[in-house]
Amino acid sequence: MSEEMRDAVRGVAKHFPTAIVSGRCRDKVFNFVKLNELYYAGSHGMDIKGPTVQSNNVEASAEAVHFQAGSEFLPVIEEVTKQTSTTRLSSSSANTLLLVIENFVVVSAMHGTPVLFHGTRSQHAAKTNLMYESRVVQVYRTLTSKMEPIPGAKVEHNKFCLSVHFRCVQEEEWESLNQEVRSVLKEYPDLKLTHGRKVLEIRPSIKWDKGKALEFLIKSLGYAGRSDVFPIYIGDDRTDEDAFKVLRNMGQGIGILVSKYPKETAASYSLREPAEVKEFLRKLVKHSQCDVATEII
Ligand SMILES: O=P(O)(O)OC[C@H]1O[C@H](O[C@H]2O[C@H](CO)[C@@H](O)[C@H](O)[C@H]2O)[C@H](O)[C@@H](O)[C@@H]1O
Repeated sequence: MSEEMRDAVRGVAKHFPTAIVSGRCRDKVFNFVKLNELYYAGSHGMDIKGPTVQSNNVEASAEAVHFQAGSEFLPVIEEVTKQTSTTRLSSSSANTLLLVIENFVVVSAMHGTPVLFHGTRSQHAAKTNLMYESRVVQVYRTLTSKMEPIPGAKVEHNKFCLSVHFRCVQEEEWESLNQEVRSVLKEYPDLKLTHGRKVLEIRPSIKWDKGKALEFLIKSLGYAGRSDVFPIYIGDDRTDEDAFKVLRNMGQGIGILVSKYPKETAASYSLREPAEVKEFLRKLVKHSQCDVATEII
């Protein structure tokens, strides 16, 4: 990230709670952005952490938010439950999965749909998290060796997710690369394949994405349904569409697509490139006394 963009983001975070939501893992995003005053949602929103320092004028109590949704799945949970005598924190239904937990949020997933509760830290949920992470490492190793003979293919490990990049692969090879990835994933029915820009994304088959992460942040910070809160989500990736849809469905705030070309999108506005995003963020700060952000778009 350029120093200028970092300055612009820092400026926004002084006035508004600000989050970076990414397909990359949280640590990677933090090392890239290097701002302690932000929320970070890595691995497509499966790993969320609040600011480690508080920005001026930001009313939200941030330090309690640390959430990981990628932990999951009934068989794993049951295995762990057998190994430990710990009582489940959530409902006793056999279809209820205890996901992760750090600090204050307890998450369970009924039939794969995460539900949020307030609670305390759970040791055995943390264990399932580790088990899940090691499974992703296993797939990472398999895919890395399968992709080795394909010039230009690259597998990226993003903690709870994997990215298989084919931007530098000859177009004639794309189909066989795709087939190879699918054949590996057949062995892992609890992982799913989605598409980004010249990248295949491998993620847990739970109903969690950038949109759910955005919704989680808005709700857990107490901003949902408030007429004095106007969330703005800016993104350039296909996976950002989930977040644009959430804002549309909530009827609160706007999505802004970053693209040089017209595209089908659930965003309400667009900016052409990162330089325009930087300018927009600067104007947002300058006009932070305005009632409605669209005045400056
Ligand atoms: O969720 P985002 O923060 O928008 O990240 C999406 C993906 O970003 C990275 O891939 C992107 O950059 C690659 C070059 O560095 C490019 O080849 C690819 O087309 C872009 O999507 C990252 O490497 C992926 O893991 C992210 O999912």
